[in-house]
Amino acid sequence: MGSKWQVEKKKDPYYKRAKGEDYRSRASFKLLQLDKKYKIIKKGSAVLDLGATPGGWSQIALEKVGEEGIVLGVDLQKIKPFPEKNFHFIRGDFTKKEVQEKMIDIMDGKADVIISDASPSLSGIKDVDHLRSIDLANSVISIADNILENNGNILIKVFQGEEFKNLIEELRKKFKVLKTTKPSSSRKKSSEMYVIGLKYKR
Ligand SMILES: C[S@@+](CC[C@H](N)C(=O)[O-])C[C@H]1O[C@@H](n2cnc3c(N)ncnc32)[C@H](O)[C@@H]1O
Repeated sequence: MGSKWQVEKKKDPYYKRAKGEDYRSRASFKLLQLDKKYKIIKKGSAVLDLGATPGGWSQIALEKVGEEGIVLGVDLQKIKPFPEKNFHFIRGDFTKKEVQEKMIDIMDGKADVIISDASPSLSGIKDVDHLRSIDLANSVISIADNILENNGNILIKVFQGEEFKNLIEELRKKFKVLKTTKPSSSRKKSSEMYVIGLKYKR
């Protein structure tokens, strides 16, 4: 008999589908659902995937951008290599300046899309985890301010809490269109929300 989490995981339809359809994680379906609705990633785009491991979002991004685009994944943990030559990976902390410099170098200073499914290390205390998630989101925004192209798009996962509203207000000033949503593939009991900014105003 496995743990409660393992039992739940086996019953989860998205976990089963991810295995059956050869996706690296059930998170792939979240990006598929969000991209279908908001058209975040276009063919030929340069995509920066922050918090990329095990690679479910990068896998979808690679499908969307095709051979003319590039995808750069960044994560603290290593990732199983992709066969695609237009996939790059940095193992490191994207909040750190030296990692950001490497990102700029690989992306030639510009990204059309930034996606971040980064989760902080969880303390189990809701408010603390929320604030850690907000800190990560603020780092993503400052990276966007450096390299996101005019009219570029952003997708950030954030754990809800007191500071969520301020984050949204900040983003609303920077993007022509701002949406918050929770795709059906996101577990109901999770406090995660997805923030989509379309058409960055550089
Ligand atoms: C939920 S997982 C991402 C799943 C991924 N989107 C997928 O589809 O496979 C969150 C990831 O964020 C990474 N992460 C959290 N903080 C980070 C940081 N400061 N720099 C780089 N990666 C970070 C974690 O190591 C973890 O692998």
